Amino acid sequence: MTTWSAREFEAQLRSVGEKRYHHLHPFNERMHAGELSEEEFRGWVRNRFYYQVNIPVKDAFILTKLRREDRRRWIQRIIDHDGRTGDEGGIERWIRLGAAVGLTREELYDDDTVLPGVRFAVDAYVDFCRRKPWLESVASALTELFAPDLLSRRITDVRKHYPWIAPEGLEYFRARLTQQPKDIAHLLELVLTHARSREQQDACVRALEFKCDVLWSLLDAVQTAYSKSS
Ligand SMILES: O=C(O)c1cc(C(=O)O)c2c(n1)C(=O)C(=O)c1cc(C(=O)O)[nH]c1-2
Repeated sequence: MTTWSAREFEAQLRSVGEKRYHHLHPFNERMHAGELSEEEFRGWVRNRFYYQVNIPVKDAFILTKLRREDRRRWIQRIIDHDGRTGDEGGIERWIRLGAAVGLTREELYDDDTVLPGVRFAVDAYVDFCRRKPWLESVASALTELFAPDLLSRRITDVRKHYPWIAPEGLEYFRARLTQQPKDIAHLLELVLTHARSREQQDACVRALEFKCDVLWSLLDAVQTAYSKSS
């Protein structure tokens, strides 16, 4: 097996997203077409909250494996979600999305209402980042390469089709659009420069496929539980 050039490797990674990222999931397609009921939308916001609160947890596991220069950059991801004095952070912004769809903070934090499939998928992601070598745990975040297009469309289409959701509720997604470019640049720099053998490159592709499966399974669980006609 020959090692891919950086350009070829990046093309391979991008082709995983084109085929397997959750923008293709029927639940997302229905969200963008304006077909979700209020109950389905609320179910998605509630269950995605479990993913949101676990992102800084998996990033903390990754942090323990990085060299100091990279830790200094990676730590910003935790701050982006947890916040600190003067910046409420992404989890609080997601709680405001919850309020905009009619969910209280207590309801979002109520562990009993996380769907089993969502818990299983998110816990698997956290465990992957705890167990795997740093390169693979970092590579599993590469789904972020495909997120900006989806987030831009989500902001436009949710405003268009779901007027009952107050626009302030979408601030989480707007903030991600400004935070994500630095995450993506760091991710690509780490993965493209450190996966030097074809075995390492293949392991990164598999990590990205695994992460696509996590996001896909989350939506499968939400769709099954809340969509009456699915
Ligand atoms: O709403 C989405 O479609 C979406 C997808 C992803 C992703 O692709 O993993 C992330 C996010 N949002 C997000 O908001 C976020 O903070 C985030 C962090 C990560 C990660 O794996 O480190 N993915 C994502």
